[in-house]
Amino acid sequence: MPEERHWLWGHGLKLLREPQGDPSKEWLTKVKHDGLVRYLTFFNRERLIVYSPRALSDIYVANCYAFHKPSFLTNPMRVILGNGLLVSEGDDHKFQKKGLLSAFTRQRVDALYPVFCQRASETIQEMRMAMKQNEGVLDIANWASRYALDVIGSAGLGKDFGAIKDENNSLVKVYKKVFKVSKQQRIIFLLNTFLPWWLLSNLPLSHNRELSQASKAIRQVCQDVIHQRRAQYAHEGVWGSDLLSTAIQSGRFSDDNLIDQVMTFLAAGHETTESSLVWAIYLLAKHPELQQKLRAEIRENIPAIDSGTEVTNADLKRIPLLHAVCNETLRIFSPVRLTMREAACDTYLQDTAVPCGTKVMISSCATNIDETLWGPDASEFNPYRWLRKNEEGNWEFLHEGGAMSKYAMLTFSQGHRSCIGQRFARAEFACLIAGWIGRFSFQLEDEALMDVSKLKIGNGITAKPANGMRMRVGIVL
Ligand code: HEM
Repeated sequence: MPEERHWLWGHGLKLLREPQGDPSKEWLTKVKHDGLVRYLTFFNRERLIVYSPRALSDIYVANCYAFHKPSFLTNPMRVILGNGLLVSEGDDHKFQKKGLLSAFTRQRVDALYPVFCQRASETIQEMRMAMKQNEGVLDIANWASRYALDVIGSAGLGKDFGAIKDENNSLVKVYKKVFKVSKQQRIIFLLNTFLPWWLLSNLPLSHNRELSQASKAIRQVCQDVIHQRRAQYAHEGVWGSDLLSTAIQSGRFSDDNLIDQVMTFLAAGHETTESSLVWAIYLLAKHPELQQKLRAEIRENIPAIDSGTEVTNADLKRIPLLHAVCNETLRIFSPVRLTMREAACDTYLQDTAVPCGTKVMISSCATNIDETLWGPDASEFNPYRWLRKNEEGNWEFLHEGGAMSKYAMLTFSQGHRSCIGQRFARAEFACLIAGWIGRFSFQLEDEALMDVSKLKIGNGITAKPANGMRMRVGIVL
């Protein structure tokens, strides 16, 4: 157990005061452990952190359904994510996942590349116009967010939300509000571990009012989208290639269930992708030679994404460095830093008995940089760990990045509850990075932020810079 602790609050204050995930990174190296670390939260309630591949495989695979997502997390999430796959448990989860998996197969996602590229092209064109008004300085986080929302709208739901073209779009505003973590929200979240959610969510607070309005607005958008898809099918007799059309065709979901799944896709697939895009550009701005090298490889292998020529998954595969940069970004800056589980019965983790009700933390931001799994340079940004030269002297992509175990990379989680949108997210990520780096050069507006410790990272569900990411953007002809 970590030594420094308060007699009543345990390690609770440390966890509350420090940036999310930082204590778990510190304890990984400073506390002597065999893969499990005990720590104490407020009122000395005992919890566990799981670090070793063996314990992770217990929790993700062997014993997956013995660990639930704790209600203090899922209750607030339900307001914005609906009652969809992400918060379902047990047989209900198995049933829902089976119905949705067919929407995310390689074939389905490959068919969506024209949509990803079209949205990337639109983003680039709009940014070129915005650059004229802003002397070439743009907030990349703003553009990444608008791209991610329109991608999930068009490729996910067959609906163009128009966020790239109009930043005052009402859905953009709703999500901006929802994802911004206010002081009130943090206090409610903390109290939520002691008090019942029905009580906290009904307190007459501005946060509760805003959340409830946002939830209604999002639910209405999702309901409208489903009606539009059904009406289009009735009119044209063919379903679209989007995720929602595939989920409707599975026949497993009532309209109400579908609304919940659509809410989940929108929220789960939007801010996470935004965060990855922002960090990739940050890292490439910090490493200008790599940025140039990647640009050269992109330009040598594919037409400009904003030229209107279609680019496929097979085309992007010819640029292993692109995938290496994307993977290394996802490793170093995992958008979802922490996840939690709660033992639903008396169970075990690597032969250690775990009593029912024990809460367990999984820290992707710690495990992803664990030296025992990745080697001594684990904390460094090194895309080349994902590459190997083949006999012809060409770079080949290495799927596990040279790590000791597949449980070394937890960005999309692992096992039965891993991210269903992983393939989709990687594809939209690679398309916009290929488009951006092929067309623009990026340099931090404030060079002091090269030192990552000077960047304030928000304490929301995903890890992204709290104040956006302002870059000097140049056009590369
Ligand atoms: C870079 C982008 C993304 C990251 C880093 C990410 C990360 C994750 C993680 C860590 C989980 C597991 C959460 C937990 O165990 O509590 C998860 C689950 C999930 N994600 Fe993603 N995600 C991304 C993009 C997407 C996209 C684009 C979609 C949908 C189109 C999506 C939909 C989901 C769903 C539905 C689940 C629940 C899966 C289940 O419980 O079986 N995600 N994601």
